[in-house]
Amino acid sequence: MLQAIKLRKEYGANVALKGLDLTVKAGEIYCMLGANGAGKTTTVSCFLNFIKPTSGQARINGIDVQENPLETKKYIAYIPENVMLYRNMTGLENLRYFSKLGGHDYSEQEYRGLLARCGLEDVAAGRNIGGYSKGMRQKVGIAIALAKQAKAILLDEPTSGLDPKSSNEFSELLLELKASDVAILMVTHDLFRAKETGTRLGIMRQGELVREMNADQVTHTEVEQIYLEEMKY
Ligand SMILES: Nc1ncnc2c1ncn2[C@@H]1O[C@H](COP(=O)(O)OP(=O)(O)OP(=O)(O)O)[C@@H](O)[C@H]1O
Repeated sequence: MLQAIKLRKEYGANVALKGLDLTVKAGEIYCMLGANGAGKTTTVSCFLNFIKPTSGQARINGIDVQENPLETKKYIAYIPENVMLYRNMTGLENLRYFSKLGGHDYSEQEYRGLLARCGLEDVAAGRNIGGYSKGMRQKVGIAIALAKQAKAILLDEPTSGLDPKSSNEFSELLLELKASDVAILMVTHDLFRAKETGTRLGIMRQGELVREMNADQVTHTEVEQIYLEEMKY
């Protein structure tokens, strides 16, 4: 479970987060929407311990990230817009390397199985990352999260720049993770995908969560209308 409690981040006079309260339960895909500069990446960065909040807490599985950064790192996986992998290593080698780094090791067959589960063709798994498309790198990123047996996954605009088919495949993968009781927080500008894949949607504006809704209780058109309505202020 991911939990932000009165999370606040100030950059001098600029307040990026104004006391955010947010909960993402296991088996939930929470899609965080909002204009540029609304505080979405700041939120994710607090959970990852990339930045220190001015006040408040970011908790993973009930544990404070600031107080126990090493412990909380064990439970989370992070998928940024561009998954960083070693270009001169194959997909399989990257997966093995990052899994071991996270304290897990598997047989070659199991690694191949994980990549296949994430939709990466076996022949591609043996090729260097340097020749991979963005979508293929995202698949390896998810495989790394699976191998780590992450309890929570943070994603920052993971589908930006993916073609519609790859984006759809990526959403299918997230739904699979959701089914295995992972708590997922995804920052996205893609309202359509958010409604398709998310269980809950939250709209951020100027450091505040101004609206939350259950994805199954709104239509695509309503999501867009509500979003645009909130952006007027
Ligand atoms: N290192 C920094 N120093 C100063 N201000 C910062 C820093 N990082 C972020 N900010 C400010 O904090 C606010 C929130 O930024 P953040 O990156 O969280 O927004 P975002 O919602 O993720 O936007 P985007 O959709 O563009 O990624 C912005 O006003 C931004 O300028």
